[in-house]
Amino acid sequence: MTVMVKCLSHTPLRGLNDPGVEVVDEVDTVLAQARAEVERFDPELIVIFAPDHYNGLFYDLMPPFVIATAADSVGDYGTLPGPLRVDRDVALALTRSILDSDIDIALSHRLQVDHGCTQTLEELTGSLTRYPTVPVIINSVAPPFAPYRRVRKLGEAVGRFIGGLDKRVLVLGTGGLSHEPPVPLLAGAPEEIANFLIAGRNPTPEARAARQARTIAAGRIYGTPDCHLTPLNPDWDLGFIDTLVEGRLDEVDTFSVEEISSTAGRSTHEIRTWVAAFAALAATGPYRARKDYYRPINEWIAGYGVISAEAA
Ligand SMILES: O=C(O)CCc1cccc(O)c1O
Ligand SMILES: [Fe+2]
Repeated sequence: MTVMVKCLSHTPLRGLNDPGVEVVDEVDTVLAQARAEVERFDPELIVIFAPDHYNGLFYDLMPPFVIATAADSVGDYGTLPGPLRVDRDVALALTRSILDSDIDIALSHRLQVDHGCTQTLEELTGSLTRYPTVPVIINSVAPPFAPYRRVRKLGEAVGRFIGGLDKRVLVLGTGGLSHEPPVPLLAGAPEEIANFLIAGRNPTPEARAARQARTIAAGRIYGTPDCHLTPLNPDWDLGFIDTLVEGRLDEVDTFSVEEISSTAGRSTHEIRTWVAAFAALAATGPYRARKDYYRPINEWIAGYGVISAEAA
């Protein structure tokens, strides 16, 4: 087994509400570099830890963690639509292995996934079908959440499973860092919004367009006094990156969901996918990590970061 880890922010506003051309070029260069590394590594399996944003998972049955044996991209925000190449047998074996290690995880034999899973796959592999993949969805957007220490245990269980495979495995985490796009909360929501959050699968094209327009409108004012959403928090982001890069994963166990929401934004919890990815690598042995890039990008509603790691 050889493991490569890449964790990066996603943002559907990339290409829809861009910052200046120098920043766009900088990120393009970082992503091209990451993609070249993936190409060279030539993974035999991708395990992608990803969030969902009320596209595949709703409050009619909201699981903390889900593995998919088959997945279709909803193609939101112009991302690639259609089926992912999911390795069904590995997904099932991973599910059994996680359950056997006393962690509960839900199983989907037909999961819809959104930009939170597909953007990173596309950016790093050019496609949704290039490499056999297993999506592991970690609830990061629909509170209440499993605690951070539980996410670390999930990652460790995945790492032990990967450690027993005779394969080159690329482990991805996607989302974060600090940010708060205009995603509604169930608590106190008016009936129409509550209905969407509980059972809003397969929205009409009009409903999807309205949602995307709302996100783009927020991107235009994010970080200004006109915007009521929690702003980016570069100090928090850089501290978190250091925690992972310096191998202080145990510190994550005391992370407070409420405190992170209020100081860095409600969607910052997408960093749970990074925690799981690093915990998986750490379960296979000591690691070496590096920060590839960080910049707070208001236009994209993203504390935008890229980090990489491999066995030391
Ligand atoms: O449509 C949504 O639910 C949110 C879209 C969205 C925007 C900025 C950064 C993100 O990570 C993200 O997911
Ligand atoms: Fe997201």
